[in-house]
Amino acid sequence: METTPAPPRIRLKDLCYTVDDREILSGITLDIAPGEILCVMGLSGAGKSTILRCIAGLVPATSGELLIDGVDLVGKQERELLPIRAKMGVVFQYAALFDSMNVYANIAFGLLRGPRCREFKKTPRAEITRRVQELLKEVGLPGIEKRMPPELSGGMRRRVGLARALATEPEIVLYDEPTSGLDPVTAAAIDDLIVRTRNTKGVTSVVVSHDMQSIFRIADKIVMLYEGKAQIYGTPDDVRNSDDPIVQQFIRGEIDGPIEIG
Ligand SMILES: Nc1ncnc2c1ncn2[C@@H]1O[C@H](COP(=O)(O)OP(=O)(O)OP(=O)(O)O)[C@@H](O)[C@H]1O
Repeated sequence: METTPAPPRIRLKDLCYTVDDREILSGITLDIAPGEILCVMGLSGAGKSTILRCIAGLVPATSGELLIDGVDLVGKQERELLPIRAKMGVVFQYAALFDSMNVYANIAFGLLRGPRCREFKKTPRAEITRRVQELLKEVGLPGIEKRMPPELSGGMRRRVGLARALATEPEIVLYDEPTSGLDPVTAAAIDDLIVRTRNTKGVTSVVVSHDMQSIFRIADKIVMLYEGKAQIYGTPDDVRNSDDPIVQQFIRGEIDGPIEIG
């Protein structure tokens, strides 16, 4: 008996984003299944952060379709985007923690000021504390509630950023360069957490990354953006075995080849 594949959690169909007649994203089509990890790679300026911001509903795509669980974000008003944003957690580049707030307050912020704040406003303080403790345990940093972000290493900050993004139990987590600037061992620990959130909670992830090792370690699918277009979209093996010289030059990090660096 044939099984019907699950409908995609995220679907981009011919998605375009134009600013002043300049196509920043052009005709992007891809599907992200529930629980899948999609890595977005490409040269600097290729449109990686823009695609992530479109999916987060922070940048309005100009045309095409961008469906989250079947709901099209394109052309939606800010107010209509709120329930869709509530399904998502975002881990920003360099974690973007508030330096003047301790770790507890940074994570609780995700609950009390995030897209589902109305729900959590009624939650007793003891329950919030318990939740923050649990989240810190999940990311391997139990008991650091009172520490201030400037006291933490880069890897710890990223893990606190992930705990904050996971606080509202999002179905989708978007990561903007989660391992940039980290040593290879700490980067591998962050990768492990991304995969673990998929395995234990079924989270669907979109990861923008420059870290080739990390991409091939965690990706179920990869899209390489080149001048705003999807140069290749497929499994890690599809990318490795591609005979496209642009793809090969990029993944090997070679200077010579068809890629023109702007
Ligand atoms: N609102 C905007 N107005 C004008 N240009 C924009 C806007 N948003 C993005 N761009 C341009 O679109 C291009 C893609 O930007 P984006 O930040 O998505 O690239 P990126 O692949 O994430 O790069 P990096 O790896 O350097 O972070 C860049 O040239 C950027 O200047």
